[in-house]
Amino acid sequence: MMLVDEKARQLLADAELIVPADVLTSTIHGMAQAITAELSNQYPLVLSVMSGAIVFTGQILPLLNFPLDFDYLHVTRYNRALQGGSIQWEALPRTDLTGRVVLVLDDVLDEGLTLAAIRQRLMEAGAKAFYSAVLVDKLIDREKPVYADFVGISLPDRYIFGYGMDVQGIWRNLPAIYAMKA
Ligand SMILES: O=P(O)(O)OC[C@H]1O[C@H](OP(=O)(O)OP(=O)(O)O)[C@H](O)[C@@H]1O
Ligand code: HPA
Repeated sequence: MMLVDEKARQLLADAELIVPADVLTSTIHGMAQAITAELSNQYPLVLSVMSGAIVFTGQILPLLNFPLDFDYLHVTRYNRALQGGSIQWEALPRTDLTGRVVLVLDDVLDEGLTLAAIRQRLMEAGAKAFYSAVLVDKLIDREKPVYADFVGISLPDRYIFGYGMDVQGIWRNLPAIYAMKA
């Protein structure tokens, strides 16, 4: 345990702060306004993608002041790795999706494979319309299979962590976004 603790502190000490907490707060306020303008009369089902979206979800939900339902789904393809693997479904929403307008909240849109798989699964389950909001869109040099309707910040293609995102399973609890030293 001591080794993990020391390694975690060293990872953070070696990282670069790239999005401070106050910038994240104002970014999320802007996203909430855009989402409200588009979806406030659609009684959407808001779905949080566990685990990375937990902080983003907790911050944006109280800013969406209109009727909505909330549930979550859990999918992962990175586990503790820095590179994505195949998609693993851990939990589907329990709410009936038939005829619903869904808004999926995720922390980061990287290669887009996760969000594409989520969209396909939710549309197959009967959703009427699919919207997505991602706090971070990574600027990668390839086309993505899906783009988000609401994007907070675009960031360069570096491994990031904090604000819900992990590095080797740790540091989801940081109040800002850090990048591993290049
Ligand atoms: O666009 P992609 O390249 O598919 O990557 C994006 C996905 O990766 C992360 O999840 P991860 O698999 O790390 O699971 P976690 O949220 O539990 O950390 C993140 O939360 C997104 O869901
Ligand atoms: O840069 C990242 N950080 C954490 N989780 C991720 N999932 C996809 N990309 C990332």
